[in-house]
Amino acid sequence: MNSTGWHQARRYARQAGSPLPRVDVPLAGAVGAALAQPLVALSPLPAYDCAAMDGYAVAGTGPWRMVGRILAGDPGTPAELAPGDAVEIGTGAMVPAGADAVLPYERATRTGRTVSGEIEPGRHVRRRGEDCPAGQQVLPAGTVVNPVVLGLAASLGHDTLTVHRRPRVGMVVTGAELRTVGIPAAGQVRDAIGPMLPGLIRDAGAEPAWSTRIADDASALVAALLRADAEVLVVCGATSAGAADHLRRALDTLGAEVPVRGVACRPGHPQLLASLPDGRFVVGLPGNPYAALVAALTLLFPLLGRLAGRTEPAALTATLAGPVTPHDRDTRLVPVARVGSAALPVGHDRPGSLWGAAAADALAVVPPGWAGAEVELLPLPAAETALPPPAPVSRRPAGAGAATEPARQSDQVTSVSVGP
Ligand SMILES: Nc1nc2c(c(=O)[nH]1)N[C@H]1C(S)=C(S)[C@@H](COP(=O)(O)OP(=O)(O)OC[C@H]3O[C@@H](n4cnc5c(N)ncnc54)[C@H](O)[C@@H]3O)O[C@H]1N2
Ligand code: MOO
Repeated sequence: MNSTGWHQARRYARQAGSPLPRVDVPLAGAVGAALAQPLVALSPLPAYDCAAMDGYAVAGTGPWRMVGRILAGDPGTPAELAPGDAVEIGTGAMVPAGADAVLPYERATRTGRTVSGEIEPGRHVRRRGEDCPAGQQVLPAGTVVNPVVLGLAASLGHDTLTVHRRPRVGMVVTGAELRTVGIPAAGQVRDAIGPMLPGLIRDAGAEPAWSTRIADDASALVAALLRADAEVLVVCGATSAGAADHLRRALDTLGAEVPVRGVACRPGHPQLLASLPDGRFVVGLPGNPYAALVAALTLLFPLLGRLAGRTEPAALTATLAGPVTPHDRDTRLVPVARVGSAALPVGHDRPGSLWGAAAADALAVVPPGWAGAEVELLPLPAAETALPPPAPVSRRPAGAGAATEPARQSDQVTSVSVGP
């Protein structure tokens, strides 16, 4: 088999495609997608001068005369304070013009309508735009939208985000011996890749679109590869040289280009990356489940990350703390648990077993002839990033007109009374 080096194979996969078109989606539907343009502040943060503490907004030198009370959410702009005036104020409420500082309750003495205490000018007042002025770019394009990015976008006034459309992935699971339920009989094997793939695909920033199972049949495989409703097709099994392994022949039949026809790594060397004449990509994952996981992290993740418009993640490194024997020609992928800056091999890493990887939180990349230096780590997906998105994602192209604007939510607060 004509193998490509592990790092080079990843570079091919990252450079094979371009980010998909941009779409505007409601905030909740954007989790996991990548920003297609920088996130810009639509309003300053804070949006107005406001109190940072509960207490009194005071003007001039004390003692001060109480002239009123302002709470967060009060309508209108409060009246300007004259020197010697104080208003009782709640955290987040608008500080009136003329106020020099907010004096917290615990530092104030109040006698009837008179307030006294020591102030520092400007203290406990958050000025309009002091965290971030309007128009400021706060995050670059390519940032993956996580729950914190959503919260930030909301606080900056966004109702929708412009993100790259997620790539759709079709999954073809091959093998006459595979069973999807129960304990397999002699000669049968429980499908372990089918259940693992959707979460991996979501974690990589893409959308599992459909899946199909076929026996080891060349024409069924060609037919599955002709399904057009996905940008990327993942084929599990059938990558090797056996009589039932039809993927390479099917790709030749379809006139595919195959820039990666095997990768110099263990496990996972029969994996491949191809592009069909209509521009769709095919990633072949070896049938052994741990080899399939390695191949997904090697070829599928960089390909999907690029199509999804994600910035390439910075390389993580660690010191391997444990015995690892390098391969003389190939890169080894070893499941590890991270403990501080060290990575501990967890074992159980035979090509057919997911036990080690399931107990690990990363795969260590051990180059051929490795002599104890730091190694690169590929993080394994966390459960939360592999979950389906919380709301359906709208596919409206950016700038498609007001008729399809998402419904504006009411900005009124409903009051709720609690207690007796
Ligand atoms: N002559 C050679 N034989 C093999 C080579 C080689 O280079 N020359 N490579 C070996 C390696 S390494 C691997 S990995 C496998 C890859 O084989 P395929 O991708 O063609 O997959 P299959 O032959 O269909 O299956 C291999 C193995 O995995 C089991 N399997 C398949 N699909 C699943 C699934 N969805 N869930 C769980 N287990 C699955 C299958 O039953 C086989 O046991 O080829 C070697 N041979
Ligand atoms: O990819 Mo195979 O060992 O390398 O299972």
